Amino acid sequence: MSRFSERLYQAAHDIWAKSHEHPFLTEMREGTLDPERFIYYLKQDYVYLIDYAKLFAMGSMKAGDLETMVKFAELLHSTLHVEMELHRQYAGRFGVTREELEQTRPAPTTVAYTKYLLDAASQGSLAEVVAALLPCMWSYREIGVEFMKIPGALEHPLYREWILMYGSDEFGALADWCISLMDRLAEGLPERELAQLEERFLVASRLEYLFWDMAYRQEEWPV
Ligand SMILES: Cc1ncc(C[n+]2csc(CCO)c2C)c(N)n1
Repeated sequence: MSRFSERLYQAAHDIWAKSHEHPFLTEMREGTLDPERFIYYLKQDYVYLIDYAKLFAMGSMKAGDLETMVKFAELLHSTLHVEMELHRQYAGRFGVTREELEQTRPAPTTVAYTKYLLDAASQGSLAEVVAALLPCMWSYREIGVEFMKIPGALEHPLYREWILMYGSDEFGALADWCISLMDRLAEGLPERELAQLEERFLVASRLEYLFWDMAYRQEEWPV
C-alpha cells in the first residue's frame, strides 16, 4: 500500500503550487521583494512561531514512546533557538528589537492559522497534531530546496540566510522525520480517521498560502 504522506502530498498539490507562484515567493526568488513586506512577514512569523512551538510541546506530551518525545523536544528547542534566532537577527538589521518582535500584534490570518493549529492539537490525537503541523515543515523544505537551486539566490544580501536555513539538510531531516512519523501513525487507521487527518493537512496548507498572501498585502485589522 502506498504511504499516507503521498496521499497528503497529492491532495495538497494545487494549494502548494499556488503558494510557489505567489508574488511574495516569486519576488523573493528573484531578489526583488520589497524589504518592508519581508519585515512585516518576520514580525508576524515571530508570533506565529511562539504558538507553533507549542505544537511540538504538545507532540512531546502526546508521544507514545521516549524516542518520539525526545524528537519533539528537539524540534521545540530548534524552533525557539535556531529559527526564531534567525528572525531576531534579521530584525536587528532593521533596528527592530527583540521586545518589539515579541509584541507584534497578530494579524487576522496569523490568528486564524495559529488558533486552528492549537485547536487541532489540543482536541486531537498525536496523528492530528502531526497532520496539522506538517504542511509548515514540509512546504518550507520544498521552498528552501527550490530556492537553493536558483543561480545567485545565495548572493542576495537580505534573503541569503533565510534560504540557507530552510534549504539546509538539517531542516530537511526534521521534515523527513515528521513525514515518516505521519506514515507510522496513519498505519491501520480507518478511512474516516484518515479523511479527518487529510482535512487537517489541507486546511493548514491553505493557511500557509494565506500567510504568504497576508505578508504581501501587509494585512491589518480594519479597525
Ligand atoms: C507560517 C510559517 N510556516 C512555516 C514555517 C517554517 N517552520 C516553522 S517551525 C519549523 C520547524 C522547526 O523550527 C519550520 C520549518 C514558518 N517559519 N512560518
